[in-house]
Amino acid sequence: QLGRSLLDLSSFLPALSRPANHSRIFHAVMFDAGSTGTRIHVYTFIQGDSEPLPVLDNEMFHSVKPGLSAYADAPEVAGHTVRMLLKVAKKTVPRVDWKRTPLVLRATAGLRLLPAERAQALLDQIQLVFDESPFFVPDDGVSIMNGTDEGILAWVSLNFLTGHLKAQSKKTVGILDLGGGSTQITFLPTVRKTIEDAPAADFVARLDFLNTTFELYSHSYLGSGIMAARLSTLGALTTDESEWRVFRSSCLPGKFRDEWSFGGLVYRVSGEPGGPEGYKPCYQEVLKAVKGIIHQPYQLESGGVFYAFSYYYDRAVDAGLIDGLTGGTVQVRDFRKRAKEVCSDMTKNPPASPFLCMDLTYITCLLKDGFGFKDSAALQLTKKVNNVEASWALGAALDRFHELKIH
Ligand SMILES: Nc1ccn([C@@H]2O[C@H](COP(=O)(O)OP(=O)(O)O)[C@@H](O)[C@H]2O)c(=O)n1
Repeated sequence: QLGRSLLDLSSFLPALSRPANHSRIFHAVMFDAGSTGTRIHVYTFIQGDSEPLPVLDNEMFHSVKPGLSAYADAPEVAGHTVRMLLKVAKKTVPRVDWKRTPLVLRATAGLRLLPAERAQALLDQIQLVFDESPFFVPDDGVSIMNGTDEGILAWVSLNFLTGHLKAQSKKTVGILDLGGGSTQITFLPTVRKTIEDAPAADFVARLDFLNTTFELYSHSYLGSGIMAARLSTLGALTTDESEWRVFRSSCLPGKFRDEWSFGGLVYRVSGEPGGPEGYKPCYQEVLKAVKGIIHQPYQLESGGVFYAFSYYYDRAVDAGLIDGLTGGTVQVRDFRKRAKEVCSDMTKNPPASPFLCMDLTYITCLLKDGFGFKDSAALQLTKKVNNVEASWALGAALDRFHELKIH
């Protein structure tokens, strides 16, 4: 399988991009249409003759906010967003290579949460923009990715970037991805019971890659991303009263009152004036978004560490737990301690964002009561590895050339 796809690839690439040593340069353009933003990744790979995996030479990355679902009522604007981002691809990929450079867009939780016909209208618009571009658009170029693939491909990305996919590497790393709409956990269990104990559907996936089959524990929880969790905490996830109601929470500063939007809807939110405020009542509120929803793996062990990115990273930066440029290791208890501090006197000591108490409490609750991490569990908070974004997008690009089989 692998041999064939490499062969296909080499016959696909003209002599022009073959330097003297016969390594081949190729590009892939991957769009990540997330619930809170749209991002373009332009990868440049170098494929050596004797190595099964290419080397990632460079990534160009650009992102815009909000996500495409904010344009559900105006799909042409979504198309325009993508057209603007495509300029990055045109600047990065040499003109002679445009025609054979694949252009792919995968949408995640934002579009999964929209009614199917509204999501399709957005995808149709993007398909039009892709079709008029000078790049190579594969048949399945524009689609909503399923949650399992999202988790697995992020696992492939992080293990590729950290050098754990090489044949001699016995260890792998687990991943924790916290998006706006969904959250993913994926790791290679070392104990058989973790696979046996997992719920029957959608928690175990097999990945065939480089002559190895990895049996992974992996799940994507739709509606458990940080923004969707804000909605459940506020009691605003399943209501049609969102137009006029004010949603209150003890996780927000007592006197705070504002409008907040997610997925194209606007919500009026406020603290509990004169009511309970702080970590304890807040924890009880966010627990509603976790209890009975998140499955605890039998053993949270991947033989290595867990890499945590996306909103885990952003909120750790906001909380002052890590440096925004370098990231670092944080224990679950650090999130809890900071959540307590931020929530304790929001009125006297207002946090930079009114949602910081809620978000940090949710992250603590998700890690502890949700996945069952110990207080002492250490997470490797990462935004980039060797200057490349920690995201499923790289795994999705590798998938195009190596036909990773996920089943
Ligand atoms: N390449 C990327 C993609 C997302 N992110 C972060 O991931 C979070 C949002 O995830 P998302 O909007 O894709 O959410 P979902 O639609 O996947 O639930 C934000 O914190 C982004 O800044 C990132 O840092 N780098």
